[in-house]
Amino acid sequence: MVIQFHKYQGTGNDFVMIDNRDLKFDKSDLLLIGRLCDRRFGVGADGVILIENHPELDFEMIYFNPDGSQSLCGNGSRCAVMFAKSLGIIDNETEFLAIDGVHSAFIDEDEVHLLMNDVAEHELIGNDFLINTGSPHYIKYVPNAHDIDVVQTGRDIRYSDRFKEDGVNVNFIEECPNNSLVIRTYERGVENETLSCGTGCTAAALSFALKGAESPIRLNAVGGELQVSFNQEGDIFKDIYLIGPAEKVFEGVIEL
Ligand SMILES: N[C@H](CCC[C@H](N)C(=O)O)C(=O)O
Repeated sequence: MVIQFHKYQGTGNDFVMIDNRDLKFDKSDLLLIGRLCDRRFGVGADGVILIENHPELDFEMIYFNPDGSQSLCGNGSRCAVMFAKSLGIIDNETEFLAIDGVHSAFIDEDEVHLLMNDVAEHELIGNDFLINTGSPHYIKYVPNAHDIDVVQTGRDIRYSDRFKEDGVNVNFIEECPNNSLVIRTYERGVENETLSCGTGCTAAALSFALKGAESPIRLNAVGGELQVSFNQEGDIFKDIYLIGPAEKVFEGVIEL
């Protein structure tokens, strides 16, 4: 089997992107998905993203974690927009379908502005937050995000009784001056730390707003900086934009 792929990254969250408008890629082959993500035996990535045709919208984006599970991927969506432009499917504006519904996005220079779905609910667990931004995120504020064992502490929460069934992404947040946060993320489905997580940055920004912060909020992830802007009415958030760079790293062919 020969698969042509493009490798993209958005603030260090990296993806194998496949133009699957011919529907030749077998979406049921989850072992193949895992193999493509393997950083020794495959291409290496935090996920696989397929671009397919859609009857009304510019395209449909299908995201897989390395374990084959699916969810909304914010950084992957931003990469999908840049990939769609490189394929000539769109120019600088788009409406596409992802697992949590229709998203619009636009490209401004080298940044993608992705409109996230509204967020109208959140849960407080002690001083921590649980917010779903298309993927479920557990948000824990810590004094120093660089002192945290993200993998071990993340796993402890992700495999706790409350979350072991469906999983949860775990974000460790450190408040910084100038309305910004440092964020580190343990990702469900990757079962490891990633260098950034778009839906996680969005959830972290909204939790900061619930603590009184104003839009826009800058997120300093290990792999780069993202911004989140929004309109807030009480505990309801609308017009939520995840903003940041997304770029092609290389393209290739894999023969399996
Ligand atoms: N691992 C996440 C999906 C990818 C999220 C992340 N890569 C992003 O940019 O939002 C989950 O299963 O909920």
